[in-house]
Amino acid sequence: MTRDQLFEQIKTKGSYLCVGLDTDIRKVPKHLLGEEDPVFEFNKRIIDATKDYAVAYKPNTAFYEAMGSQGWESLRKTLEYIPKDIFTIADAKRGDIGNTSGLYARAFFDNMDFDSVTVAPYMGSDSVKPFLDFEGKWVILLALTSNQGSHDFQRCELKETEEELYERVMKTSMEWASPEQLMFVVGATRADALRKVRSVAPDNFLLVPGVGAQGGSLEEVSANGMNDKCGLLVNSSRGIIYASQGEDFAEVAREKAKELRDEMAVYLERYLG
Ligand SMILES: O=c1ccn([C@@H]2O[C@H](COP(=O)(O)O)[C@@H](O)[C@H]2O)c(=O)[nH]1
Repeated sequence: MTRDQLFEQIKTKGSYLCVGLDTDIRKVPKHLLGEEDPVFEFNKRIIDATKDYAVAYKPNTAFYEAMGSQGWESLRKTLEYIPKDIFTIADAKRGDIGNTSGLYARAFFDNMDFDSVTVAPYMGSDSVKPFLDFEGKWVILLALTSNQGSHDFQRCELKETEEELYERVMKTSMEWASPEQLMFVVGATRADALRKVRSVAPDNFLLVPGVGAQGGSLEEVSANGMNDKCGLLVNSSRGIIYASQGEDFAEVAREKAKELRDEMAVYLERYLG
């Protein structure tokens, strides 16, 4: 999917919501546990319930990898079930020496057909570039993450330029790929830094996790992070998929997704007109 196609989806749905499919078998409602593949059954119902309001789905692969080969199978079936006009993100946070990264890329782009994968920048250019060799596929590079530990390295100031490390990551990686192929992860809990992020990367889409369970503010993220093509995919996982753990989980997930979409529609109108 191209940047323009993504923006078209956002305008059509009045939404920049990414639903996180962080499906933990221990949290799947009891009435689904007798199904052959409870994780897929859960995801299927969540997708059916939220697809009118979501422009992206983001399974975090940890939740599937923890279940071994059955988990990978659930992930594959989930990916195939997501409607083709909805952007898909493998939140896998990969990155290794070049030949190994190439195989990670094949795993998510060839073996499975994800639109994008999250990549950790720590190992530098040769660890990221193999993911960029796949035409029509996106790299979503970790820039300023939502967790407390982001202060340990990402916010360290570099002596010679006085920029923070995450800014250097963004600026350097922008030499490797255009905004047609490169997005950045910026946590919703870092809304104070979003204006700086936008000044560094005015055109790149940002994947913003941390709204909902982590307490980030959608209003602040939207005010500080939107560009003229929206430029935001705001993720909520637990706040939607586990809003109820009863038999009504899908209905309640739909309500939560709709609430976020309705708020997003207001910001789209306010900032893009
Ligand atoms: O900085 C980051 C990068 C990734 N994540 C991931 O996003 C979701 C957030 O889930 P919630 O339940 O909405 O908190 C999860 O998969 C994280 O691993 C992040 O939170 N922050």
